Amino acid sequence: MNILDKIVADKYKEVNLKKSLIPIHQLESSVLFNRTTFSLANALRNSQTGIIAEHKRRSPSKGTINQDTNVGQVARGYKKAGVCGMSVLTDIKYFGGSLEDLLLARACVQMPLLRKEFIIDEYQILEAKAHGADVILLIAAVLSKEEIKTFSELAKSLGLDVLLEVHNEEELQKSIMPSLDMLGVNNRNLKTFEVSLETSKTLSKLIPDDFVKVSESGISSIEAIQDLKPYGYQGFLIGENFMKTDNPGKSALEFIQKLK
Ligand SMILES: O=C(O)c1ccccc1NCC(=O)[C@H](O)[C@H](O)COP(=O)(O)O
Repeated sequence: MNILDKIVADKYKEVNLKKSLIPIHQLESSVLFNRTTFSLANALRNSQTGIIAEHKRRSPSKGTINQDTNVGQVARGYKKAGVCGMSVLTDIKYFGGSLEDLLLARACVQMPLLRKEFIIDEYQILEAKAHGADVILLIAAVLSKEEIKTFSELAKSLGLDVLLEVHNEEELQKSIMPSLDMLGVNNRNLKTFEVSLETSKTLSKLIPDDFVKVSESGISSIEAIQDLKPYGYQGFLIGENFMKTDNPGKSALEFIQKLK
């Protein structure tokens, strides 16, 4: 069983419990459910830098990264730095995140917010909208083609952007469909935790131009971004590199200034 299998097994239990505690009509009647959303895909298309900055307290590969964060401060810092959007991890057990983090970020900034979660049920998409997300992540490794279609179509009907994440060619081939906005290539091998930007480079030519290409994980230098741009990447998801510092917003600002 790899780490993704473990996370997903726990996620089924968590979602079933939540469904029994908070009914769908409650999510749908929340104030945040009925609002206009921000498009991350459009922000990336119109950006020269393409940074999506993540709020990440800990991870299976790195352990604790930054346990003392104030998500509101981080969100404001990222916004001030000029990022295109913010990714907020909402998984508690493996990443130390929560839906409250998403709510707090939403209360503090007007910019695209990605709910970074292991989505295995439509319920989590409604939950994302009700807690302030503008974008959802779908991970091809844990979903069938039919699930990707149903989930992405539901998200689009709610005005949410969809970022579909792949790790290899097989996942990519089964996933390409019009209800996606962005295709993300994760550079982290979830069996070994090794990170290689070669994954993004290799898969880039298989991604049709209709989708915004996003490179995810293990990006920590300006050179990495300059290296990836010629392959058509317009989005760069960065977590640890900013979150390991005392001031993630300042760190993102310095990074973006160097990119310009
Ligand atoms: O980060 C992990 O260890 C991890 C393990 C298992 C599943 C997902 C994982 N990370 C989620 C992400 O996609 C990253 O947080 C994101 O791409 C940012 O990566 P990084 O810049 O390397 O922190």
